[in-house]
Amino acid sequence: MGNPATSSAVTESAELVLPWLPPQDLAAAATACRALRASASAVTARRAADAARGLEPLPIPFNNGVDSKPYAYFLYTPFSLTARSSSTAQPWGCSLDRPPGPAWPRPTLDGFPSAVCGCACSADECGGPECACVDANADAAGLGAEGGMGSLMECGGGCACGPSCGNRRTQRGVAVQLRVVRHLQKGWGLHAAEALGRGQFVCEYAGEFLTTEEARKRQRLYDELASAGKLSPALIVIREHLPSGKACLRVNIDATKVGNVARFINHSCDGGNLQPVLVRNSGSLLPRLCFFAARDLVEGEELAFSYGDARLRPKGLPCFVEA
Ligand SMILES: C[S@@+](CC[C@H](N)C(=O)[O-])C[C@H]1O[C@@H](n2cnc3c(N)ncnc32)[C@H](O)[C@@H]1O
Repeated sequence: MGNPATSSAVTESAELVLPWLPPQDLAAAATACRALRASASAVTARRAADAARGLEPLPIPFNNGVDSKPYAYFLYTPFSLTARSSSTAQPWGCSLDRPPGPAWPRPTLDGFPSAVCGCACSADECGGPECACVDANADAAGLGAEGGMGSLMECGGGCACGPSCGNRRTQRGVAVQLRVVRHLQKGWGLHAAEALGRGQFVCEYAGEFLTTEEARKRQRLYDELASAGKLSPALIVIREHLPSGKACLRVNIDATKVGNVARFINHSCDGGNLQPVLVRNSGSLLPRLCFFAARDLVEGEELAFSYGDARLRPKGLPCFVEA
């Protein structure tokens, strides 16, 4: 394509279209002409620079010193959605400036207006003795019992306080520096890109909320694809137990196709360095799974937790613990 005017028209259109394409189609488009090849490689570079595609407060880059994969492809959501409300396409790698972080307020998923339920504190009063949204059972770090799943209560959509409230520390997106690093045997993994203090909030496990029937159906398919090495499934099942030990609530979150950076957290056989915590917003029925630093972490450390009986790693696959 010799004509500079034609070439610039192709580049302009490419800027609009290419960010919508999945990797295979992007690669195919790149073979069409030189202008498209240049635009496609710019899209690839921008994708590799931010797994969160501008939807978190800080970019989360991919880092691959192992093979030629520049990034992992999935649709990004900073918070969980019902499967019905999640989209099937999303642009990624546009040349426009990043939009601001997650939208406020976050959607309520329970189907009921939560305006009747919540505290009446102003933002700087929340968390005090008068606040109805304080979890009296959380320990000093707010993480609950060591070793198991912690629990925490935060202000919700019906509370009078706003986004800056101190009792919403898991609701402002991923505010610590992270990167997604390629490993030889485990695929991608999530790493701290700065030192983190014990108890610091890292990220929520966001994805599609599924019914148990849909989760079982997808799990069967994922197990098959994973056994053939064609997929890294990220469907997690959380069971909230009564003190009697009987399961009382099952929450299925699938981050395989629509999710956030937590989908890159690998399994650790020794418990890992992340503390999983079930966070419930005032007035909200469904808990959210959030991860906090279980101890002080150094820059570069891989973040991991024990999948336990969560069916994230299909049976029969080996567990690697390389750094
Ligand atoms: C939630 S994903 C984690 C991110 C994944 N490594 C990737 O590349 O997208 C879970 C999958 O990662 C792999 N995985 C996680 N922890 C592992 C480990 N310790 N050893 C081997 N594979 C692991 C398994 O394929 C598992 O199904």
